[in-house]
Amino acid sequence: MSGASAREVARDVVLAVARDDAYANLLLPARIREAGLTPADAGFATELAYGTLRWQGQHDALIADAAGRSIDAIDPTTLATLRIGSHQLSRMRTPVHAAVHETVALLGSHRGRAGFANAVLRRLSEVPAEERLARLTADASDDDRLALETAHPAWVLRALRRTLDREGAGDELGALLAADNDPPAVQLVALPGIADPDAVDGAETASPIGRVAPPGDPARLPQVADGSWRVQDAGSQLAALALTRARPVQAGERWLDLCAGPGGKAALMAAEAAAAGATLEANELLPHRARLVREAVRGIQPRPDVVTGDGRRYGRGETAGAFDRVLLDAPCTGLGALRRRPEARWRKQPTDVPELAALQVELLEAAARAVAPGGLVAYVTCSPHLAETRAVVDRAAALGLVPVDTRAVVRELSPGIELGETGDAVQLWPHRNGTDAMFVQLLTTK
Ligand SMILES: C[S@@+](CC[C@H](N)C(=O)[O-])C[C@H]1O[C@@H](n2cnc3c(N)ncnc32)[C@H](O)[C@@H]1O
Repeated sequence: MSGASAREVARDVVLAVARDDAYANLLLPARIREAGLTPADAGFATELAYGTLRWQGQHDALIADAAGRSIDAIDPTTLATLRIGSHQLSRMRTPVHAAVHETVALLGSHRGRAGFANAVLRRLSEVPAEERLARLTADASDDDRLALETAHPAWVLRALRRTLDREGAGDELGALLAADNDPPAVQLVALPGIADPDAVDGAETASPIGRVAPPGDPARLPQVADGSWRVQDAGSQLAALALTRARPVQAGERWLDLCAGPGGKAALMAAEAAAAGATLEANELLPHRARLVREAVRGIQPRPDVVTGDGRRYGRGETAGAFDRVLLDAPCTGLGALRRRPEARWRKQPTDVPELAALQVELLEAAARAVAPGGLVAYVTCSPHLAETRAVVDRAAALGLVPVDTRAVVRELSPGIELGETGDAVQLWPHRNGTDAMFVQLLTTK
């Protein structure tokens, strides 16, 4: 294994995420291809980059302690190099010599930086990370200690705890935080009416039309290559199916996906609509994401209308009361998909929450105006934050919407699924259901 180039790819990705706000899941595959890494090196680079990003908060605390200075005082390239070094030392069991020497070598002949990085990594290698962390958190609150130990920002940890507490499951917090740090198996969906859920050999998931992908690149499966199967979390599948299968479909129904990009649920809804004689309109604010929706639904007949624009315009004029089923898969913090998006937990800020919650309420107002009398709205987020879930749904009554027993609908779809005490709503969890932490509330008109 030419570990040096794999390390360089991982370091460059960690650096680009911090410096340029890059997305690791987009950048890493491109960098691996450019560098021509072997499959083994690509695996090492992936584990190193994603792992470092996921545990970044903990690495930063360790590095600051060993360096005797704030991480803000370390230049970005050296810091990214130290982060991947710390990850190899504390979480990958890489031999110390390789973890220090090969990592420091990435800083080239810049003597000041390389000497500093060498000293910090040597110091890190001399004291086990747990010992250093125990010292660092000796006087910390329980939340701050757990946050550092599990590499979650404390505000995220508190938000997750509040939601679990609300369903009387506060004792599951540790399992949830551990699940967030466990890279998930890829899950697939067989598009209804197009693919056979038994055609792929994989374990069952929480979704009746899902399977766990066999090991390896899912894009190599013929069913994925021909578009009849898609990569999709089982929680997302259940959220879309809850809307499309909550009650029998009348031929000619009109469906709306208000926030459709990049189109995972739109493709599933389009297949469901085609099988039942309904039509789908998929809307997305951002033109480049609307293009992804068009690609996602290509090949599904009849082809859904994909339109670009602000979802808040719906429900006035000719779209007032025009749709029998409306999916509002709202823009959110994504705190329910942390296991999938390594850097996301460090990028989100508590100040994002009220801004998103206000937008979610406005989109729910549009959904309430656009749904036909007696029709269904599904309010969905891939965040379990109460401000983005219960607090938004609490506004539904004032908009003329009442809750539908969504737990009963999901139990019908997924017999035996474990659901918490969440009233009419469904809150899925990675540690419990093997899905992202999706929230789903079906609503109908009063
Ligand atoms: C959670 S994602 C939807 C995921 C999608 N349903 C899927 O399964 O692939 C939310 C989407 O809403 C879009 N969005 C944000 N603000 C919007 C608005 N005002 N109107 C419509 N879409 C919006 C975002 O660009 C993003 O693509």
